[in-house]
Amino acid sequence: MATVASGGIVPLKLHTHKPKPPLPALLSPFLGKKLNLKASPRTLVSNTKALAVVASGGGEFLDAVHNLVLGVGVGLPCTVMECGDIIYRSTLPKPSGLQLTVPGALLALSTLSYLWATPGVAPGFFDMFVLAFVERLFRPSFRKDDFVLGKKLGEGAFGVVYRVSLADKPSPKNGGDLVVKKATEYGAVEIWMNERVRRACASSCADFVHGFLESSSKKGAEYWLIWRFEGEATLFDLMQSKEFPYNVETMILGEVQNLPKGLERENKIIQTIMRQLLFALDGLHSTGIVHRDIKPQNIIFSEGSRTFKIIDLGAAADLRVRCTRTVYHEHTNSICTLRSSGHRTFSRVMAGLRSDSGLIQFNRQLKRCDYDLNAWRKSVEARAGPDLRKGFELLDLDNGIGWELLTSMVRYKARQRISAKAALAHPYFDREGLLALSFMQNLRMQLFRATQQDYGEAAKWIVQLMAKSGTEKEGGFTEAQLQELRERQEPKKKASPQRNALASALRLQRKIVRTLNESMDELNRRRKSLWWSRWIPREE
Ligand SMILES: Nc1ncnc2c1ncn2[C@@H]1O[C@H](COP(=O)(O)OP(=O)(O)OP(=O)(O)O)[C@@H](O)[C@H]1O
Repeated sequence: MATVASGGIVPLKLHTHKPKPPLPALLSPFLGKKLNLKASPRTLVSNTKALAVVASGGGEFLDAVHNLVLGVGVGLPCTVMECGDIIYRSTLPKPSGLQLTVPGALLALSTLSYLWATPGVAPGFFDMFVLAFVERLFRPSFRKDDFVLGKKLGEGAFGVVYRVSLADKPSPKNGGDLVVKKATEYGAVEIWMNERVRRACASSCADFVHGFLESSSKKGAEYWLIWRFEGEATLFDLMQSKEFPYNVETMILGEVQNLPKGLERENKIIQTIMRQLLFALDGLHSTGIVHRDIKPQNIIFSEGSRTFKIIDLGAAADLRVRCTRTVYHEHTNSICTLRSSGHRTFSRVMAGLRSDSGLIQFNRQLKRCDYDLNAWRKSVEARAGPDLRKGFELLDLDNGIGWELLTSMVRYKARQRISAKAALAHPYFDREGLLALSFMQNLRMQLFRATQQDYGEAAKWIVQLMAKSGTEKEGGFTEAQLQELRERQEPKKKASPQRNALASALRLQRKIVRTLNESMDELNRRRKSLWWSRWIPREE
């Protein structure tokens, strides 16, 4: 702020709001009091200014009054506050700066941990507004005319997939063949997911090259998605062979193992497939993407990296930005992540479950057993055919370590199901061949078991333990006393007409809320699809 004083212009004032010098310092020239020369340099400056005002004559009296008014705090903010000037800036008292307080630090920490916790809101923003933008600038883009369509590889509900080659001679930079999916309106979401994966965990999925919207007058709008051609076979194709899993052995392990054909060798191959699949899934989950359609048909063997990779992100959901192709219920979301990969493990081990009908039957039986895999096993084991028996034998190797991992993956409640990361750390993957578990591995397994129990199960386990040790002589609880305790804690619920009416009212309320939510989602979908399409490049 510039102020005009007599005879010249006072230097520009900076808006570094500092409180005015105390009132006595301003009054002192008029009251004839001794000036406080030991005051801070800033006060000294103000005093000098005030003295200059007096010296310049009575005509300046008005200015002095003006200063007085400002001194008591009446005036516009920038006038009332002490604004330092460029010349005397160094003489200003040091700014007080930020003060760190314990509640402030806690608040900042919890905000940061919220922003960085999975699915990662803050990294998501950075990815969306910085990385995605920069990537678009530098990555090669393609147009429809750049490709020569080849063999049709597949056709799903949302698109047709072709093997293609580039119209221009492929340069070493372009690599070999590509794969194109011509997709419907939902292709926009699939492009989004593939780009996210390429930036966050490229090795988990097929190598995505480019995606764009192609609007032809004949067919209308079509999304084109391009990947590198990873290989000829999906896991599903490989599983159809009678030779499975031996037909995969050299593909993933590089050589035939020095072991006779049998459970031990098969187990090792299946373990490797599972490890690769969980690794890819963990990559996706860590970046906040849930695939929601993991099945052998969507796992391709990459000949280049000799690993299994995930394809078809058309049904995936991005938890960071709540992006998804279809409206799924939360419940569906939660059960089809690891439970589905658990199912796949199962079908890999159990030949009888590899067909669709086998899997459908298994799902029905499991539902009847309230999604309890142990109960299911009890119900079918006695009359199991040779395939199922072989599967159980395989999972029972090494004290049932495979079965244990499987049961922790196939659980109805999400909170009881282990994550892909935890599954990878399971001792099932952490041993050489079929050697007995080391002391440390045993310890880890105990820890794993303890942490996998949910509180209900843990309480049951403790109660049982107490019952075993409880005798009149030894102390503790006897089984009878514990039964009494249980009954006291869980009074039998009587079904009365009022209770039934209340339950029905609650059910109806939940149904109305659900229907409303679904309708809102449906209404929002169109708006959302417009939002997504803004991110997709259009063919010029
Ligand atoms: N990157 C790739 N490399 C080699 N083959 C691929 C690749 N991507 C897809 N394929 C082949 O194309 C087939 C179909 O692919 P995908 O599952 O993505 O499409 P879809 O099932 O038709 O899609 P949607 O279910 O979304 O309609 C696969 O089974 C696989 O054989």
